[in-house]
Amino acid sequence: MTTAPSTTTDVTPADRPAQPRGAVSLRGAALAYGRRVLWNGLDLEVQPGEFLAVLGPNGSGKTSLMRVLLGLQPLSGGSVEVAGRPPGRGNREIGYIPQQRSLDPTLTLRGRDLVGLGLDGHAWGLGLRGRKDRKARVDEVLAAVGATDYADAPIGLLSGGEQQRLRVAQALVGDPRVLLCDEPLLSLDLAHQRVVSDLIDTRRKAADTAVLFVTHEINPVLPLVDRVLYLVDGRFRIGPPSEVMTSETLSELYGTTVDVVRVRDQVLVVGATGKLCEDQPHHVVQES
Ligand SMILES: Nc1ncnc2c1ncn2[C@@H]1O[C@H](COP(=O)(O)OP(=O)(O)OP(=O)(O)O)[C@@H](O)[C@H]1O
Repeated sequence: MTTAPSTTTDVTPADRPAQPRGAVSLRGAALAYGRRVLWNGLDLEVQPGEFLAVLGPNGSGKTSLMRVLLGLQPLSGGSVEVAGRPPGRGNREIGYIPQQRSLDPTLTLRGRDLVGLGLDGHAWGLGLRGRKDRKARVDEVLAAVGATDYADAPIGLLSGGEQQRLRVAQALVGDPRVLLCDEPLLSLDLAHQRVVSDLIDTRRKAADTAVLFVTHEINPVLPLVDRVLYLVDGRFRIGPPSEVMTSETLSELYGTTVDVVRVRDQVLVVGATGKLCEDQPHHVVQES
């Protein structure tokens, strides 16, 4: 059977039906600091319920991408939308989970207060009804992350894993359509890494929340990852782990020989360079 050659029709941009946009949409996005271009020509649609791992060595621009999506950093070119709107403080569709960092042990703020901060800006009203609804929502999300028992304790006295559950709760309490996670498993032991990644995965499946997850270690979340965005020195690749986490693709991205070895269900990345993403931890988003 022969196939008729495809024909192009003259359609002006105004006539073209609007393309459905993902939970996160970057079109021709570029970010440069002065003359240093971190990335350029980035087209990315993250779909509702999709889990995208963002990988790359130190300085490749992963945290800067989070800052763009949080509305803390403008693009140098192209466009960005999160849940169909420009990113920014007014965009309530975004939940953000930062790295685990030890909190000051003298901090007297309670876990439930920390979680409640995630509702700031939401329209709960000031009356009794608003306060009741607000408390009910905080209780609901504290229960969902298994933090009810220590919700009234000062957070400075909680373990790192308990504090991180509360940060997850804070990110989820506003019912976000997009969850931005910047190394949320760093400095957690294996058991707590599992707890936190399971909480994120449960949320994504229950509410179709898109997850963008910055990490230098893909293995703890590998079973959850739909696609990888791998950034290296201004180059990037986007695709499923089976396509991106290969010796060929990573050697091309790093510009040197990199071997990717699969052992059981783990991906091991080995290279002559000491600059591999997997070698080094990263730093955190600074709120401006
Ligand atoms: N506001 C800024 N002005 C100028 N340069 C910046 C600014 N913010 C970040 N940079 C630089 O941009 C580069 C990318 O930084 P970014 O923090 O996004 O990288 P990263 O991939 O998250 O790195 P890491 O893994 O170390 O956290 C770095 O070289 C950093 O010094």
